Order: sequence, then structure tokens, then C-alpha cells
Amino acid sequence: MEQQNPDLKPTLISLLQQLGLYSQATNIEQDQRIDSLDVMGFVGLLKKHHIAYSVHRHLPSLVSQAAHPFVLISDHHAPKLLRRHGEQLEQFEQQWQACDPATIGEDAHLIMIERLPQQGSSAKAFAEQVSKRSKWYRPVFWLSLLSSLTGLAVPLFTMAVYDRVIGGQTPEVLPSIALGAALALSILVASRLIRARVMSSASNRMARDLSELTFHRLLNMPLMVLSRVGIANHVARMRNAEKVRTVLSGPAAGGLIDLPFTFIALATITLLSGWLVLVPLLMLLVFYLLMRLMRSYIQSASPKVSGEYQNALNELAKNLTQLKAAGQVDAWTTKFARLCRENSRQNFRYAARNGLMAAVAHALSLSTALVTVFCGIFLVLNQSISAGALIACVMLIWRITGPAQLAFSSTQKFTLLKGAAEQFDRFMQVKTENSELRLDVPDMSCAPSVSFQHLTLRYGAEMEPALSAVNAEIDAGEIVAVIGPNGCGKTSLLLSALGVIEPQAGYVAINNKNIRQYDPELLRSWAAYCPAEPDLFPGTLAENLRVANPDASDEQLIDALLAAGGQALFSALNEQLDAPIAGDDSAMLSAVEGGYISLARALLKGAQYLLLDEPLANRNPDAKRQFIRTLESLRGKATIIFTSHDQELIQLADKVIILDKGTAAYVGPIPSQQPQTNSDTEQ
Ligand SMILES: Nc1ncnc2c1ncn2[C@@H]1O[C@H](COP(=O)(O)OP(=O)(O)OP(=O)(O)O)[C@@H](O)[C@H]1O
Repeated sequence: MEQQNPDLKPTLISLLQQLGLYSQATNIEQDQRIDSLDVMGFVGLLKKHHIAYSVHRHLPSLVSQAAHPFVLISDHHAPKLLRRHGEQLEQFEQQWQACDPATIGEDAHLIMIERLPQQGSSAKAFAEQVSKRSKWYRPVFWLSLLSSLTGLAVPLFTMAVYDRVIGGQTPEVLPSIALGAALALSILVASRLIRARVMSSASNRMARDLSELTFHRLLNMPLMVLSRVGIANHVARMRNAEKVRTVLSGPAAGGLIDLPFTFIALATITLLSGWLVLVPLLMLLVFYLLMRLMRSYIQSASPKVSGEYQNALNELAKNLTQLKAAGQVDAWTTKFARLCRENSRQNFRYAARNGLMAAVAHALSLSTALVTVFCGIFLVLNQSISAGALIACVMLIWRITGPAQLAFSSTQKFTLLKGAAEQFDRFMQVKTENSELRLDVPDMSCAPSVSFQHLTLRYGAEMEPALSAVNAEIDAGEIVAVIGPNGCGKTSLLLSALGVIEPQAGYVAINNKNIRQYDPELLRSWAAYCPAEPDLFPGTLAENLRVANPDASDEQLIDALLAAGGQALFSALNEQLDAPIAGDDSAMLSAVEGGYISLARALLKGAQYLLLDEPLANRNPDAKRQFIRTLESLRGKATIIFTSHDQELIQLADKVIILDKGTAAYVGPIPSQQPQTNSDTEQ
């Protein structure tokens, strides 16, 4: 299943065409990066194009209900594109033709198409995920029924001992009664164990799917949305899956599932003692009403400051060095201590109210048993029921109040789950970058021309524009320097040219086509971007470089690093590509050293479109000379836009864009003397 299969790409293209998704099919056809696919890549592309799918082992019932064409994958045959046509199964080979269902092997997997992108993403994404897991409903139902039935064993055994063995003076029946009870108890334990496994497997699978979906969504969200929402919220979203896992596989869910099965205990009490069943029924009603009241009382105390507290912790982790270095942590400590205090106070209040609810629930359970005993005594004295039956009824009461108590006392867990579900649904509604309108494939064979048309960008509605009606034309193969004082919008211009931030007005055109028409993923895998602040991952030097080009050989990695001017860094790492960097037990690289890696990554892609943010900031003279040589060697072969304050580097440019407070003060060949900008004057 995980092997590359050259037939999967044509099958996917045919599938998309048959689904009427022609532009998506063309996008994949033109994507030069894909020669062959494995199954993960296949479903990954379905995900990318917002096609909802599910993977199953071959099941005839699925095929007979298929609404869309679907794909059959087996280890022994080429993948097949199939569809249901009336009662008939058809296979696509140039055209649809009848197919014998018997030819489908038992080992085959089906990729069923559930929803097409035009149908929009559902507002009930969480509920859809739950309903996908319908496979576990049935076993959980039967196992719960079995454990509820066998749970009658101990009360009935006790009754039999009282009434028949002691009352009837027949000790010889004791072994057979005990054997029966032991058998029932073993079945009870086994069914509980199996149910716990099924529940935890279902909840883990669901949590895994939710994590994957969330991660995929995060990657596809526009950068502006990502940075606006903030890291704490992303972490909270990723944790939704954890909430689902803990609630669904915990005792709360067990209690909730057992609740409907309490009717078995109620029915048994009715059979044993007639109207005495009214006692637990009434108590259940009181239980329900009281818990509802208490729930709103508890919810009114739910901690509100915890989000702010979590943000403060993130802030601390991020800025710890600066805080320590500044030596002025008083204000921060006061703020943190206030949040800590408030958070503990709110948590204490919440925990106290939850404790009260648990105590009330426990007291109600005990009272139910007591009231049953009191009422039952009269029935025993009237000889309406036997003493053994009364004892059995009292024991059965626990089988009713136990799950009820568990389910009600876990209401805050279900509230948590409800919140997680709502958050997930809202999150899945957020627009992603991928849409059926953004599927053009950039011409990756040559350097592109780039044009900025009235580009206007604001990071927030109330903020001054970072870019204001910027117009500039860059010819294919030109080297362009974007210059200007700090904060004038240089990085914003580069990020717009890569399509990672989208302007509110105007647009960027690459090869005369609005950047918004291109598939964003393809565009960025083709272009190369070197950020001003290096992003390093814990791992080796080679792993950090291969982020840009996973197939690069060791020689290519070294060449790219040297071309970026990183000779000194490479020597410092003993010329070891497997030297660990940016992780535990490894040397921390400085920003400049990390910068060589960022630059090498950009060069490693061999892109004809390079966007470099301050590529030479603070480099040593050797590194600078080397990088200038590299830039010269790329002249005419790649369109390069870089930002810089370095005069020597700027002199290499064919054209400069001088930005001043977000506006283009000058665009053209390097003027003999650069015009002074307002901000320069202010400085
Ligand atoms: N994510 C963001 N959210 C809000 N404002 C931002 C964001 N990024 C940049 N800005 C603001 O937009 C303006 C332009 O920033 P930008 O980083 O593009 O300038 P720059 O010329 O690259 O600056 P520098 O030379 O310091 O890197 C600045 O006022 C900056 O504060």
C-alpha cells in the first residue's frame, strides 16, 4: 500500500475528471513533481482538493451504495476506477464498461468519495467524524448489553442463597448457583475489558484523524489568519483531539453508554418486587433535576482566566532569555503572579463546586438504597416479596445509580467535548488557501517576470498600510534590490511576491498571471524564500538543509552551503553534515550562522525565482564575497528579489525598488545617487 505506483497518478486524474473536477485534474497532470504516487500521496491530493473520502476494506454493501466513482487498490493488481451504475458495477478504461464484481479480490481496499469540494465544507465537521466511526457502535452495544445482563448475576446469586440455600435449607444447590454466578462474572469482566479496548481504539483513531485534519488545515490556512489567531490558539486546536481521546475512552463515556442499559436492572427490580421499582425511578428523576440545577451552578464558576494564563506561559517561554538579560522582571512577575493567583482561585472555586456535585450525587445514590430498604421492609413483612428479593433489589439499585452518578458527575467533561466539537467545526469553516480557482501550475522551466500592481496591504483594519499602492515591473531574470529604512515594508513586499500574505487591494502578477490563480503549494515549492530570521529545526545540519530539497545528495548540500557563504560554519561543525544543530545536546547556532542555512536552503531548491530577505546581514567578508559570486552566477538565469542595507550587494542589482513608509518612492535602475527618503531625513 505504501509503494510508489505509476498507475495511481493516471487513476487519480481519471477519477477527478469523472467527478467533473477538470481544473483539479489538469493541476495534477501538470504537476511535474508527481511521477508516481503511493496511497498516502493519493489521498493527500484528495485532501488538498477538499474531496472528502474514506478508505475501507472491500465490502459489497459499500459498493452497492456508492454515490460517486471510487477507486479500488489491491497489492496484486493495478488500481481500478469503478462506479456503480444501477445494479451494475462498471470499470473505467477510456470509457465505462461492465465489470464483474467477482474479479475484485478480498484483499482490496476501496477509496470511497464522500463529498465534492463544490458542496462546501460541512458546518458539522465533528459530527461527521463521529458518524464515520460507526463501526464500533454495534460491538459496544452488544458488549454493554452482555455486561448489563451478566451484572445481574451477583444480586440474583445473593437472592438465591438467602431464599433457597438458607431459607429453603438446601445447601446442595449452592455449588451450582456459585458456578453460574462465577461464569456470569467472568463474562461480565471479559465484556467490560473488550468494550474498554473497542472504545479506546475508536477514540484513538478519531483523535488521530482529528489531529491530522487540524494539522492539514493549519498548513493550508492563509498566513495572515495564522498570525492573527496566535500560537496559543493553534496549540488549543491541536489539543482538541486529546480532549476527545480522554473523554471517549474514560469512565464518563462508559457511564453514559451504560445509562440506557439500566432498564435491565429496572425491569429485574419490577419482576422481583413490583411497585418498589418506583423508588429508583423517582430517585433517577430527582437525580436528573438536581444535576441540571447544579450544572448551571458549576458552569457559572468555570475558569475564565485560563486562556490568558496559558498565553502568559507561552510568552514566558518565548521571551525568557530577554527577560533574564534585561534584569527587570518586576512588572512581568507582578502580572504573572496576578494571573497565577486568579487562575488558582477560579480553579479552586470550580473544583469545589464539582466536589459538591460529586458529594450530592453520592448522597443521592445512598438515599436511593436506603429508601428502597425502608419501603421494601413493609413488602417483606407483608410477605409480598422474600428477604432475598429485597437484598437483590438494593444491590441492583447500584447498577442504576452508578452509571447515572458517573454520567452526571462527568457533565463538565461532556461540556469540554461539546466546546471542542464547536471549536473544531468553526476551525474547519475557516477558508484555506486552496480552492478550485487556485490551480494553475507556474511555468517552472524559466525565470519569471513579476509585476506589482497597486499593491496595498494592511495587517489590521486600524493599522497604517504596510504597503500602499506599490507599482513595479520586474523582467524575467532580473536581480532586484528592495531597499529602504526599517519597517518600510520590504519583508511584506517579498511575502506578497510569494503569495503567503494577500493584499487588500492590488495584486502581484507572475508571468502576467495574478498570483492568486496559481496553486499556492506548487508556487512555493517552485520559488525559494530565505527569511531574515532563520528557522531551524532540531536535527542535523543535513536534515535542516534537506527541508528544502529532500532528494538532494550530500555533495549538493555542501555546495549549497558553501555557495551561501557558509564555509566558516561548515568548518566549525568539523565539515560533518550529520552534526546536530538546534536541538538538545547540540550547539546553538547564532542568527548569522543560521542565516547561512536559510540561504543554502533557498539555493538548494535550484529555483528560478528567489526571494531573499536580508541575505547578507552581518556576514564576514569571505562569506559576503562568496555569496556575491553565487548571485553573479545566477544573473539572467533566475529572477531574484532581495532586501538589503548592504551597499555592495545593492550595487549588483539591475533594478532597485526604494520603499518609503510602504510606498514605492523609486523603481528603476540604480540611480547614480539614491534619492533621500523622508524617513532617512527623519533619521
Ligand atoms: N505580522 C504583522 N502584524 C502586524 N504588523 C506587521 C506584521 N508584519 C509587519 N508588520 C508591520 O508592517 C510594517 C512593515 O513591516 P516589514 O517587516 O514589511 O518592514 P521591513 O522594511 O521589512 O522592516 P525590517 O527592515 O525591520 O525587516 C511595519 O510597520 C511592521 O510593524
